[in-house]
Amino acid sequence: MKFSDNLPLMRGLPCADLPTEESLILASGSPRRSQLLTAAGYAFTVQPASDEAECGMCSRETAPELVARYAYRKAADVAAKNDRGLVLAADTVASCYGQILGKPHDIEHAEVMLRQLSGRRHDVYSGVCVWSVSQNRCYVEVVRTELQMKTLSEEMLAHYLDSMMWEGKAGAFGFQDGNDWLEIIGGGSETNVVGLPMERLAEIFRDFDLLATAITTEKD
Ligand SMILES: Cc1cn([C@H]2C[C@H](O)[C@@H](COP(=O)(O)OP(=O)(O)OP(=O)(O)O)O2)c(=O)[nH]c1=O
Repeated sequence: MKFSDNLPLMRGLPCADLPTEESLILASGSPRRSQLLTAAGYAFTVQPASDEAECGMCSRETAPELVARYAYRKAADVAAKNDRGLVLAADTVASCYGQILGKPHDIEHAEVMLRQLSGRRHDVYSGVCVWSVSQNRCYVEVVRTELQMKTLSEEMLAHYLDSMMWEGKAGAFGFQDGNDWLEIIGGGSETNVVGLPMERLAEIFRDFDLLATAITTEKD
């Protein structure tokens, strides 16, 4: 999936100075996150976290707790492999009436998710972790965006499922896919839905010295 430069969410993204002299490392294989950082003007390298960083579901965990934990684990995984670097990791899920919707396993799973979201309000949560390897300090935050999805006709559903655009996207739908199916409620962040809350990220970089805390033990 390629973003169109014409999509409003890719224009005018804020870019802040980094809080340390370290180079920025994006601990993510998500093409959306790379595109957002590039569009904002950040220089960075990509080192996706290993798959094990994103495993282990806890049945009582809420969506914000889950994305915070996964963002932390992905950052920790990549930080452990580097002597220096400002590591940025994130995790995104949709949440609808208490049910957490991650990336669909296959087309049947995508269909179940889309039928669940059709006509409903839901939230997208992105957890973000910024980790300074040289300072051994990090900061984790979760950003929520509330959305309303249109009621999908059978034809809309079948067409989108056939397009395979749902692949690798939490909740089986891409806000950026240009279908006009989703409306953001209350002025929340569009880029947060696509995987990185760029407005808040710039503030986190700016205020990192105040926000970050020392890393002591690995959070499970
Ligand atoms: C809700 C939504 C999610 N997404 C994407 C962002 C993320 O790439 C993906 C959620 O999966 P994640 O597990 O957050 O990220 P990832 O597996 O793509 O990459 P990594 O773990 O290496 O960081 O869903 C969209 O592209 N559009 C959307 O509207």
